[in-house]
Amino acid sequence: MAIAVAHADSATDAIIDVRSLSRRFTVRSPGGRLRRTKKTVDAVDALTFSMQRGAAIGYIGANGAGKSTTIKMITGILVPSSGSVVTCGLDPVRQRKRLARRIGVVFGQRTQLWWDLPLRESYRTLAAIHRLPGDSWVARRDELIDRLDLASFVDTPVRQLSLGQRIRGEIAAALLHSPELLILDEPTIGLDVLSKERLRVFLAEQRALHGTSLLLTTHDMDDVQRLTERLVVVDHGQMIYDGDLPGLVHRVGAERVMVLDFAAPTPPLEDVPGTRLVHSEPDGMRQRLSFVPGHTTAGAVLASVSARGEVRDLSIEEPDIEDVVRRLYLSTEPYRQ
Ligand SMILES: Nc1ncnc2c1ncn2[C@@H]1O[C@H](COP(=O)(O)OP(=O)(O)OP(=O)(O)O)[C@@H](O)[C@H]1O
Repeated sequence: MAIAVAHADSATDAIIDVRSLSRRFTVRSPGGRLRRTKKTVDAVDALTFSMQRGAAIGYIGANGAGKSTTIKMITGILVPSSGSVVTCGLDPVRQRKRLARRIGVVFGQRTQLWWDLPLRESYRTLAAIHRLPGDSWVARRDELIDRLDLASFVDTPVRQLSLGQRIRGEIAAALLHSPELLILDEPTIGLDVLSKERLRVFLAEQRALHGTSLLLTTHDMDDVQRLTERLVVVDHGQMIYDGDLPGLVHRVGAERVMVLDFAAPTPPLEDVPGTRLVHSEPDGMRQRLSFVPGHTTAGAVLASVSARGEVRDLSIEEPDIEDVVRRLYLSTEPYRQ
């Protein structure tokens, strides 16, 4: 059973405080009528983390890692099997209605809008549900229509909107009551590159303007890089990383690549300490060396290279984050039972 207590001390400034949170599902596996067996799945397994007010966290994990289940417990849709969760200082299950007025939630693949109503009507209804006084919310609605570029379809029934239009409409709906905390579950899924980019710009701007805390689950690492400063990575319901992106890159030992342009043909740089030659053009004018930050530094590599030829230009390619997260999963694999 969920233990709902207001956590003291460190939680004072926390907008989300999760302690030893677990959720177990019992699934009946199909078989013959007599052979049907029960299996338990620990969708979330003793998860502990705290999110400070105003922070932005990317909540990452493979399919089935437990992200949506966590969010459902944070928002009060699902009762924990054990442990506790406090969101905006409230017990999400027992105080779900109060909590709904303080958070905004968008599930990319589900809608909170009324299918047959235009967005404008949905917003009017939501303002009534949230009991936003008088016309106080109208300026906010108009700001959202403007910033999310909704004007051309705000009077069209939701069922006629494209996915990108609907998601923008959903995000406006989630922000209409100016929540302290915005929770987005895969908000950019299925959006084209331009729509994704616009949405990221909007979300970053809202955070800067209103100080909204942001919890984001996504498979899109560009979202994480652009919108969050902290990553919580889960695997099989357990936390496997909590920290920033450079820390994660360091932990998995991901490689960076130094691209060097020389002023004159240079022999292949095959023996620079702490590096591996990835590629050299036939004349050696451009060469690519990979190195692991932590084993050596860009400065040390450059010093060694400069002794062998005049470097005209250089750039460093950062590791691909998808690859970094994949490495993290592989590195934790042997420790799971
Ligand atoms: N209602 C349920 N009944 C039984 N099992 C469930 C239920 N909801 C989730 N699960 C199981 O719990 C585990 C975690 O699921 P969850 O949806 O939280 O993962 P996720 O990280 O959000 O995945 P995705 O990225 O695919 O959305 C999975 O093994 C899933 O099958």
